[in-house]
Amino acid sequence: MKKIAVFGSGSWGTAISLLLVRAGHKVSLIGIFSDEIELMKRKKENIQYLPGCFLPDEITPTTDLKEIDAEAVFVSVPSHAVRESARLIKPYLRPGCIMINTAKGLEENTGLRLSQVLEEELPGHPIAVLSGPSHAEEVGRDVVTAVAVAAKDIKVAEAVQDLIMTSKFRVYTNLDMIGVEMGGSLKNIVALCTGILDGMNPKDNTKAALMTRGLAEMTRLGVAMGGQPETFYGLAGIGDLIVTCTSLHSRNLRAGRALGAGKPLDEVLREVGMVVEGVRATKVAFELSKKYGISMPITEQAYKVLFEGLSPSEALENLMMRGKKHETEDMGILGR
Ligand SMILES: NC(=O)c1ccc[n+]([C@@H]2O[C@H](COP(=O)([O-])OP(=O)(O)OC[C@H]3O[C@@H](n4cnc5c(N)ncnc54)[C@H](O)[C@@H]3O)[C@@H](O)[C@H]2O)c1
Ligand SMILES: O=P(O)(O)OC[C@H](O)CO
Repeated sequence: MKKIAVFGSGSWGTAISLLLVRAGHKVSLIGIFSDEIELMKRKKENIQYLPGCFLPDEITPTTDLKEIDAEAVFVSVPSHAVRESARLIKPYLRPGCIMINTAKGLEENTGLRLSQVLEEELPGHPIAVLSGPSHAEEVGRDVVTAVAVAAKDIKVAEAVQDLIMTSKFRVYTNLDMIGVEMGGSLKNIVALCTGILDGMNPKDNTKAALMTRGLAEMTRLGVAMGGQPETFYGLAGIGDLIVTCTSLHSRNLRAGRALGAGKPLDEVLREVGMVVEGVRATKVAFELSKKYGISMPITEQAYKVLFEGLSPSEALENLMMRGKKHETEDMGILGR
């Protein structure tokens, strides 16, 4: 039994803690909001973010930052809070402990992947990223799930695999951190757009086209940034794209549906009440597409809908009226 810390006490941090206990460990689940933590301690459940999952004694919800002193630390805060979280926990970290980012997003303004943010803030710590089709609501109930863990050093990825893999939670190692992180971040944009389509007037053909062409532009940008095309056809790419574009648990899909039904963005985000990473990801990916000179028509139209007041039906028309294309042109897998 190892002592592991999970920083971030929302739905994913809570599900990761449950997983770690099933894998035989003792967990400090650390949050910064005392009301959230007190409620969790009292109810033995995270009623706010992951209702229906009993928290066993091996999980200690706490606001005490000293509890970050552990063999490994999972970071499960929203992407916009990763840098400030790293700064907050840095003084309490055990020297050389593995840091595992589980948030799916990119840093606004810098366009950095979150592992790069952790590397900048926490030099000397091995960094890994965990991503793939894994809704907290299902992981919390021990539903069979498979994910990828990537690190620059295979030994680090294998150490995380050893730490968290169970008979219900299968972990594949990967050395392509860029591909795994870009897959996990960019699929949220496509899920948001799939939801928008649903909200307009659901049509199956249109959604299949959006998901497929969404994967094509995710791959194009990811490969331009140094990722491997194969990763986008794996769990952290198409796997996560499928679950996020189809699951009723998806916050991005739900937000998209409300946007498609005509609700304003701020009202939608308030209603969902949990982090909707696709909104920020759209902004960052749109900027990255310009920086790398990559065509990302779906992301561009999503940007215009979210931030410039374009209507979803105009956005769809814009996509359909683009110039004629060859299906595999500009695909990363051919561009190697
Ligand atoms: N929920 C899932 O199914 C799931 C699965 C895989 C990955 N993720 C990723 O995990 C990350 C967290 O998502 P979530 O679903 O747990 O979000 P959530 O909305 O359920 O919970 C967010 C948590 O972060 C806390 N928080 C907010 N700002 C903070 C800050 N500045 N410092 C510390 N804590 C802060 C909140 O209090 C809350 O406890 C996201 O990047 C998401 O994409 C989520
Ligand atoms: O609920 P979402 O849309 O934030 O997606 C959660 C996970 O990333 C699914 O793998």
